[in-house]
Amino acid sequence: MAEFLIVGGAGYIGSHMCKYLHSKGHTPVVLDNLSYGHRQAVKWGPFYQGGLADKELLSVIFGSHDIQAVMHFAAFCYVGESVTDPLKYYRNNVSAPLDLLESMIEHRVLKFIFSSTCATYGEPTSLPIDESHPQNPINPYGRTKLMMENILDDFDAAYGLKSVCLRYFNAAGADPEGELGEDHNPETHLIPLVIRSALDKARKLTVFGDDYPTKDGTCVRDYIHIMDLAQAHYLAMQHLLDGGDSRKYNLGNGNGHSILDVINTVAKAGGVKIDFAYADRRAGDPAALVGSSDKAMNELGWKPEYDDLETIIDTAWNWHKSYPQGYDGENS
Ligand SMILES: NC(=O)c1ccc[n+]([C@@H]2O[C@H](COP(=O)([O-])OP(=O)(O)OC[C@H]3O[C@@H](n4cnc5c(N)ncnc54)[C@H](O)[C@@H]3O)[C@@H](O)[C@H]2O)c1
Ligand SMILES: O=c1ccn([C@@H]2O[C@H](COP(=O)(O)OP(=O)(O)O[C@H]3O[C@H](CO)[C@@H](O)[C@H](O)[C@H]3O)[C@@H](O)[C@H]2O)c(=O)[nH]1
Repeated sequence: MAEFLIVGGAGYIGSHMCKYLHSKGHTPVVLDNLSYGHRQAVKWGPFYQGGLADKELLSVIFGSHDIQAVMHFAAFCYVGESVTDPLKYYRNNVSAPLDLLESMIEHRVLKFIFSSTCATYGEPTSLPIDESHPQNPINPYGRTKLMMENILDDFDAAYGLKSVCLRYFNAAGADPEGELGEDHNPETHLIPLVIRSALDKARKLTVFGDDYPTKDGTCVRDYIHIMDLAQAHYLAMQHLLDGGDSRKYNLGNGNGHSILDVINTVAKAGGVKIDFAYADRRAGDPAALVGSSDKAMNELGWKPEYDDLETIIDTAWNWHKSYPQGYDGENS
């Protein structure tokens, strides 16, 4: 039984991580300012409402809990907004975490798991993308994540802060027990939007672009189940707790699915017909992103369990059916 600080633990991925840690007998201590998260999603340990740069609050947390490692999920994540308001992104995703890292160093908590992204690779030059692929992000969001990866390299060299950077592909699905799900507000992610339009015909679905060089003209993505992400974080943390060195890993399934594949799979899961309209391409969308995660499998022993699109979508469908308006009934 150990305590871990989960920054951003009221959010989509962080809340599932907390449930996973609790199932392994550990205590997730959550710090979240609820700028996007949900109080209802924090159920498995103490909750501190506050910002990740609040050093006074961090001192209270590190002083009153025996924190073994920190998992950092808190960031702003809207790619489009990062282009129109980069200041907001550099401040929250790069500047604020410096205070968190400083506080960790002061309290000698030197193990850190970081939510990075395949958006750090930018437009891929080859598929599947492995960790040696050049990192040339094409938007400020991706650049903030790459900056953090570089900062973590420097902090390891200078302060001995060990980290694992996990570059997720498209996080998807929900807690198979139906307690937790994806509830971003505004929601921009494909799978929840397709499901919501299937549940409520008034919610129109738009497919951005039908002229990509893919099998059906729509964008291809690699969807990875949220509980498989949680398993990988757990293994990465054990690697650090065992005295392991800093690492960087992709987390994806290695399968590319087009937007039409997603729509057809949701239609099958719900036994419904889904209407949609095509619109222009969304700025900044690469045609296809598919990852190789062999490194995480070989080095961490990671084994995704929910790796087919049907299972991923079934779990998401179940949660949205129970919470069609989100956790607090406000997501329309
Ligand atoms: N969802 C994806 O497909 C995906 C893919 C790759 C990487 N990521 C990364 O994973 C992480 C989690 O993503 P998510 O989808 O769960 O997002 P989310 O918005 O659901 O969760 C982020 C949480 O962090 C909190 N937060 C934000 N800024 C904060 C601050 N300054 N202080 C305290 N709390 C703060 C929010 O309130 C929210 O609860 C992010 O870092 C994101 O960039 C997500
Ligand atoms: O209403 C919609 C929403 C999305 N899409 C398309 O669906 C695909 C997937 O989009 P989305 O679910 O928004 O995911 P991504 O843009 O691929 O980005 C996600 O996955 C990245 C890693 O791939 C993370 O870094 C980001 O944080 C996360 O938002 C893209 O082609 C979108 O243009 C639509 O056609 N219609």
